[in-house]
Amino acid sequence: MGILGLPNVGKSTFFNVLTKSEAQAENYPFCTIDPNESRVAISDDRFDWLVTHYQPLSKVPAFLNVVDIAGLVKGASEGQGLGNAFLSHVSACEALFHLCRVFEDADVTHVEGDVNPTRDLEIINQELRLKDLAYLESALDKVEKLAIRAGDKTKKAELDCLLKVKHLLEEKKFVRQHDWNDKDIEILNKHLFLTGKPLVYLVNLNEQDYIKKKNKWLPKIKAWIEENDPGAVLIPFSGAFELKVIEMQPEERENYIKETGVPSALDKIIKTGYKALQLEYFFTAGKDEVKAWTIQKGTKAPQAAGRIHTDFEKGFIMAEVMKVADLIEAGNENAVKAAGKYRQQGRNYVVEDGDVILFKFNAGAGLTQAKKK
Ligand SMILES: Nc1ncnc2c1ncn2[C@@H]1O[C@H](COP(=O)(O)OP(=O)(O)OP(=O)(O)O)[C@@H](O)[C@H]1O
Ligand SMILES: [Mg+2]
Repeated sequence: MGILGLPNVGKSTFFNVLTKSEAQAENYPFCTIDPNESRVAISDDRFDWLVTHYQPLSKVPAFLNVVDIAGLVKGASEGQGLGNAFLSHVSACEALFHLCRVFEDADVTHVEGDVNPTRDLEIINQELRLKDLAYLESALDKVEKLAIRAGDKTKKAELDCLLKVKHLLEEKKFVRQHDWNDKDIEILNKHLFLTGKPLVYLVNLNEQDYIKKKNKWLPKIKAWIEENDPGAVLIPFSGAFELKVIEMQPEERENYIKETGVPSALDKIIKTGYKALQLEYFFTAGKDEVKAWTIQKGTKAPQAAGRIHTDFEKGFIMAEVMKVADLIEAGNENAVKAAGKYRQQGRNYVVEDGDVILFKFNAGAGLTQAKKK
């Protein structure tokens, strides 16, 4: 997920607290991919339970990759600021955190002169929309040539779909707002519309307002989202609060959180981002390793097995599945089996979030194929 917003709204602060919280929580390898990209572990009580239960040699949770992007300014779609380079960074992300600034601080310059988050939301969204419209113009031109002039009938559906996109954007809507059918989605996936990406709004408050959960802008931002991006998720947080607690010793942090009665928002933000991407995970668990494997929602058992190894998918026989909740409730695998809740599933089984899976596969299939080659 990329972090999107105007300059000086707190994007890097947010990125840095995520990275620091990560570095503190667990020493997982490869967390910092480069100075602007981090892998953030997704905290999960069920994963922690598995680790305590199996005492594995290695433990690998699910991760969300987060990218800090330079601030976008008005006119970026026409090359202002970092302009097109910036927008290509946005384009490379699968989903976005759109961060807007509510905190006041005369020492932190606001590019637009004053704090006004709904105006800022408009600016950023307008740039994304303009960029999509510019892209659309050239895409439409190509498809139109093929569909109409060259008479390529297979391009008709694509042309119709792109015309629908044009209509949406001209109505000041976003590509993600339309209820697309599967065929359209397949077409849209070939194009990289910025306003088609899942997006979560983050509102950066000063510390006091975050603790009190009150600020005059909050209802206005909510109303803006309801009107312009209905159904989108908004999460208030405070870069200053997060920065303060991350620098405390664990005991001091616990006391401070108890005292203010407000927890860090990072956990919720990360989980919401993961969900926005339509991702979920299943577990493999044993003495060697407890690991969370990220899959797209709706993935079937053989393809889930393929996440572990291509041979698992090629030689897939079946999946032995128990629900992690059942395992936690029963206490151990044998008790789950005794309760009749350890199930054998075939290739049409759709894996669910929190499944603990043991794949059975035919190693020979992979080997014979390799030999034939
Ligand atoms: N909630 C907050 N309350 C007060 N100050 C904050 C808050 N969040 C961030 N700041 C301060 O705002 C300044 C700008 O933050 P930051 O560098 O994270 O912005 P940015 O969005 O990454 O900017 P750029 O687009 O230029 O990279 C920093 O001095 C930071 O400490
Ligand atoms: Mg920055």
